Amino acid sequence: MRGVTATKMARHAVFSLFFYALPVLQMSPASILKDLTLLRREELAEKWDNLGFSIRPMNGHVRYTWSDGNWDSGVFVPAPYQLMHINAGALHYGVSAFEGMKAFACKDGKIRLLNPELNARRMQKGAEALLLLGTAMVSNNHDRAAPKGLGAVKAAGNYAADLAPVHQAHADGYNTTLYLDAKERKFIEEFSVCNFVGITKDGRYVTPKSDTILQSTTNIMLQQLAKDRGMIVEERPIDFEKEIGNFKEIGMCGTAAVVVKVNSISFGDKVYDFEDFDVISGLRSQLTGIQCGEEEDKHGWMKEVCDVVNDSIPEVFPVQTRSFAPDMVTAEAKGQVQRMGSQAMHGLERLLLEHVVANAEPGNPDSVLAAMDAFWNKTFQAQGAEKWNVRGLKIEEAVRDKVQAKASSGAPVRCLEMGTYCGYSALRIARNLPAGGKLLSVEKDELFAAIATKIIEFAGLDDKVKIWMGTVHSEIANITNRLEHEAADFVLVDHSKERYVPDLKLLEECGIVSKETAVVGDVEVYPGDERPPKVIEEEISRFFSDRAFGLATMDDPRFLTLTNQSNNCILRFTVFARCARELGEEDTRCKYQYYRAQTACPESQLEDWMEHRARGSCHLDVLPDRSTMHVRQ
Ligand SMILES: C[S@@+](CC[C@H](N)C(=O)[O-])C[C@H]1O[C@@H](n2cnc3c(N)ncnc32)[C@H](O)[C@@H]1O
Repeated sequence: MRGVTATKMARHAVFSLFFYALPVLQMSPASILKDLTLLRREELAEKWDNLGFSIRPMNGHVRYTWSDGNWDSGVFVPAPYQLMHINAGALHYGVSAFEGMKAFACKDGKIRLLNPELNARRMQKGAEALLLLGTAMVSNNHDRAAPKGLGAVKAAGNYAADLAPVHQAHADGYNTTLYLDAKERKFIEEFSVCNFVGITKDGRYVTPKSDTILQSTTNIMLQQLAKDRGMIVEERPIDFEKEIGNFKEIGMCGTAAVVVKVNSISFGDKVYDFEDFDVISGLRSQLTGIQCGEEEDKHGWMKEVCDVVNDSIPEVFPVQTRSFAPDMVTAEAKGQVQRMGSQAMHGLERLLLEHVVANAEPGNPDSVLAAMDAFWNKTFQAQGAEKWNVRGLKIEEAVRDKVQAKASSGAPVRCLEMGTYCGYSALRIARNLPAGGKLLSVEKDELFAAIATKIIEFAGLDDKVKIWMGTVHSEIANITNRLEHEAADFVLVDHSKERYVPDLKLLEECGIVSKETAVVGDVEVYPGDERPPKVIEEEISRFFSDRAFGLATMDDPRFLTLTNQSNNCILRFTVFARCARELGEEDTRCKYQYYRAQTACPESQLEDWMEHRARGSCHLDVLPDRSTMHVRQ
């Protein structure tokens, strides 16, 4: 069942419950009522008198699932959408049925359904006619399409009309049905869902002409090939009884099967046999030869789209990525990287490196930054691109001020960054540094550090930038050495918020941060910070309140912030839930999505959702696609 809409008549509200597909067949009215009570009745009651006839958005629908020969007891899905496979029979062949049922809000405060058994029975009958159950109730008295109807349209309903007859034919030992015209029951229409093609004993290609059959594109091409061979092609009404005996070959043709031999056609007690298939088979071979590029395509039917994808390359990462970042592989092999952190790399950052290598000009930092921007832009569907450019400009402005201030002294400009990630801000800093300028960037994630190193190398800035794997504490000796025991001119604080103050204090103690140092960072608190965000924010502002240097603020949309955290949490968990449904929770890609959710969601929330998943009552995987599109990778 899907979709619950409400309409109202006079004082009595009327719900139309639309049941698509089968569930009502085995659904008791009691269960329908039970589910209705989930629709926040008290809210509805308020609006009851104002309901009109139009379709109204509701807070969800009830979904029943058929498995192992039974319907389950149904679950309430808090979304008006249902995820449907692209190959759903309901879309292609119109294999769906629906019911409309009335519900009344009565004066005694109860909601009642009007004779739901009648709806259930009608639904059952409809379903049997469509053979949705796989049990056959078949009649030979079916017309495929009405004269002046939709028979010539590739409408899903035309396929549905054929379901019961073709099942009857199968039950009676035939492969398919042949329809005669609905008006006179005299002229050949078509086979089940295929065009009729016949070769007469005198070698003519004959196929029915009628307003009620869908012209098969395969038939059109076979006709052309027959004409090319000098055959007479006739597209005209074919009187079954008068002409069927004149055919020596019969085929049924359609896009999927091309054309298939028909051995015999039974009509009442009479059986017409067709032994030959040489001519049609020859036409078929020629057409399939053209499709595969083995036969000349004289009519230009084949249109080139693109090269065949080399499926020996893994779906997520092309093999060559390894050669660009061997350190990553080593890092992974050492097993020192957090397990999920390592898998996180399979999501975006490796792709970023690959994108840079494929699209940017080696040795050109501007081109590398442009490639990185393009990658993030595409990944985040242009959301926030402006913001992270503004952030980059602020960083560069602060660096240029320092470069200018030191220009006359000839002393090198020394920069320090905490939190390299993929090296984007490192590039923006370093491209402003004159000869002799240095940037040391500290990154605790080994794989990010490796990727950033490769990106910096690719941009040709490795003489100015050094990336150190570790934390300020672990690398403090390297930091002071690299900066020649002088204070840094510029420090970008862009790692973990909870480390801002302790690390800056240590840097102060070691003389790396002085009152001359420009400290830039953002005060947004990212999820994953152990302490409550407010406490961290207060700690940071207290720290800077009595310092000579301030903290420039930035908001980077590539990373989670408090303001967008809850949205990201739900979207990320939705992507995980979908992934788990399709590939299973253990699939690396799903684990990665779970990791992403972990970085965005409170633990208690995740536990709650996981519990629902275990009970089968979590419906985040059915949210509409558009709401999760921008977090997909
Ligand atoms: C916001 S990102 C850095 C973004 C980068 N500066 C840029 O603009 O492209 C934060 C990075 O800090 C790293 N990080 C977190 N805590 C850290 C720590 N204590 N020491 C060093 N790096 C850390 C994370 O692994 C992550 O890559």
